[in-house]
Amino acid sequence: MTRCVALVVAAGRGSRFGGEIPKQWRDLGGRPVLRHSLAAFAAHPSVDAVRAVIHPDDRGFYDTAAAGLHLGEPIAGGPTRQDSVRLGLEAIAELKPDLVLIHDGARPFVDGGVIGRVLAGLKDHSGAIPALPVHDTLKRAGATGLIEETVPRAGLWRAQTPQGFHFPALLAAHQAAIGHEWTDDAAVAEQAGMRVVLVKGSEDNLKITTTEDLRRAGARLAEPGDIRVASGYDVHRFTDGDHVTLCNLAIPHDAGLEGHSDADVALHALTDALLGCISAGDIGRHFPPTDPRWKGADSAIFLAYAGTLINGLGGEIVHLDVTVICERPKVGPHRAAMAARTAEILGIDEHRVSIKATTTEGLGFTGRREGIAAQATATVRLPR
Ligand SMILES: Nc1ccn([C@@H]2O[C@H](COP(=O)(O)OP(=O)(O)OP(=O)(O)O)[C@@H](O)[C@H]2O)c(=O)n1
Ligand SMILES: C[C@](O)(CO)[C@H](O)COP(=O)(O)O
Repeated sequence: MTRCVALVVAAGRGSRFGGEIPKQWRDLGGRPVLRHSLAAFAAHPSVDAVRAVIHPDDRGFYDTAAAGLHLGEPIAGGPTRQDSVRLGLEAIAELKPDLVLIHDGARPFVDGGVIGRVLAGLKDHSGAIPALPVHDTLKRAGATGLIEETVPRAGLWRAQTPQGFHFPALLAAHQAAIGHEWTDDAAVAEQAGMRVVLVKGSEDNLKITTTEDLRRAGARLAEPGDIRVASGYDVHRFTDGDHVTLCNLAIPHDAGLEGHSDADVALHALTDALLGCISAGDIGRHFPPTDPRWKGADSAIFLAYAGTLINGLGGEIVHLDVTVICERPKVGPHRAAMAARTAEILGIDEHRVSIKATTTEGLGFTGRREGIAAQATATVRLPR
């Protein structure tokens, strides 16, 4: 299987932005700029790992920006963007990626569409970058502002990130480029003779370079949102035990539920519904049942993680609804506590969580009391 790692570079000092705190740590819609960029990659179903490159002085900022995303240790960057990327590539070599996506931490509005187009471009090329055509007339002028020439714009494109490459070739190209200065990774790849294709970028995928860019980004977040609705479904079979775990509460019963984690069927369905709202695959992709770390795990971790991804994208959970399907135990007496605990895990208001239960009138596997099923619907508002 192809392994793809996203490398998000955020070690710059933001000299054109100015101020005490580098731009990637500034607030954008209630969370640091970098948080938005990291969350977009953490949520993408084709990205297997995300690593950030930061300035060693910024560790405190990073810990806030990356909280709950389960990323690895950040990598220390260098004096230029090119140095930071090379150091990042050398550090992630141990992950043995086939593909790498290099992204500016200062581009918070990268979305799954752009990431997907870059990855599609890598099927037939050793590099792919998102870009937009230049529409304005281009002038070259000296320091006095006097025009020296009009530059033909035909065939000119504005390069964005993430820039995607076959990993071994890009690592070699970056190591060969030491001593030269290029402003993007496609330029480094071009020098090494790699074939790099342009794919469609996005006007939203702006880079925050100046304070005016941050103001525009904030205004975009304030626009009416993009409402997403998705469902989740899960089943666990009964096994020996004296309780089942539903919405993180131990409910006494004459059997337990079998599973790799704590088998919390309700939270698993809710987690999948939330991941569905951001097209982030399913719970098994983020927390594989083959991974011993999740053996017996508290499923609150999975739900909180899905909430963190939505939060990182600037999104808001509007409503959650789950139906637990079983003959026994009786869920009704626990509904209010289950809603309260679910809301608490996600940090949302209790009135945004609805817990329901039904039997199947003795029919099917739930009717035969072989297990419990749960189906959930989530409604999420994302910024446009
Ligand atoms: N030594 C550097 C310089 C830049 N970057 C990162 O590369 C991206 C694009 O660079 P740019 O917008 O130029 O950021 P800065 O270098 O911080 O800004 P400036 O050039 O204004 O100082 C940013 O996410 C930035 O943090 C980096 O990781 N290491
Ligand atoms: C990588 C980049 O964002 C593509 O547009 C750009 O080249 C970074 O350049 P900057 O001069 O560091 O802003």
